Amino acid sequence: MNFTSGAAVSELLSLDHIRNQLIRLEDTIIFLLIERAQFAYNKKIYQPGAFQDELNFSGSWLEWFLFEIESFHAKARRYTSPDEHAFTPLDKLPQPIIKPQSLPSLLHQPAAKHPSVNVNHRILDFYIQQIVPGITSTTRIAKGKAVLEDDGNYGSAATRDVEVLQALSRRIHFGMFVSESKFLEAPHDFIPHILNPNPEALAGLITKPAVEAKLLIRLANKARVYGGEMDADGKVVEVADEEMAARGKIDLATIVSMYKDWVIPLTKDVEVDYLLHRLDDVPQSQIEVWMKGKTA
Ligand SMILES: C=C(O[C@@H]1C=C(C(=O)O)C=C[C@H]1O)C(=O)O
Repeated sequence: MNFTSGAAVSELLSLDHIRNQLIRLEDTIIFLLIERAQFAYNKKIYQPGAFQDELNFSGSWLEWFLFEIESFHAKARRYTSPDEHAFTPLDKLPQPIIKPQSLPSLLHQPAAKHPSVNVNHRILDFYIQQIVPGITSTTRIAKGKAVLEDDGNYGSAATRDVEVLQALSRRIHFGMFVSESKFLEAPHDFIPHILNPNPEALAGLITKPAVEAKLLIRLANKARVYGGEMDADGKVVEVADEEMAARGKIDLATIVSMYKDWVIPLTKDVEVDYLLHRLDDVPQSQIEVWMKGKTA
């Protein structure tokens, strides 16, 4: 997110505006998961070396897809933007073939670019270990028989995986904008726990249980509606949640637990890690101004 939208910084960094973008990303992620769920688990594409002979690449089929796609995006300067994070280590990607955009970022660059803020390796792990098996699970019994474990659609499945991973990465790293917004709203609350690093105290300041609770209810309702079926006449086909999973469109439990157990906790880790580096390269004079602004 940068100044191209022309909106004022105060609007772009308002918590409501940022939260609305997070809500919008729920739709994107649910629909992309529905697309991935149309293919079998295809476990082989996540196994490092399973295509060693064909690819001459030591990683997995999916990691090869990520490398090739992110190499193209890197040439188009995608990763010069502080809010874009690659899954492939940057030193393995080509340099941009056009100059980085000269637009000022809404984020504090030293914090946004700090390696600890990039959690893509953790996103890839939970996605492969927990999410893909969940949404393509053989417990979805379609017409009385276990669904296929491997349908050979390795290219389609990996293409969908990359789309989901990039959407999850964008959503989770949006935590940087949330933190910048919360920090600028009350810098004096955060500064003592940054100068004397206290991740637990920072986590307590950024955590909003009511927002999280509403999100999980909204997410289940969205997944139920988006994963629903209509007959040829456009009439909604009412099915129980369990039946929906069996029909193979999407598994509601997996989507809700993904946010509860992974997306929200990782977003908060990004928020805290960003805050821990929010004062990097900030002059002492500015810190004093922020602390003076403290309400009596
Ligand atoms: C994103 C925010 O920060 C935290 C993370 C949330 C999430 O990942 O959905 C929701 C509320 C907060 O606990 C926020 O305050 O909106």
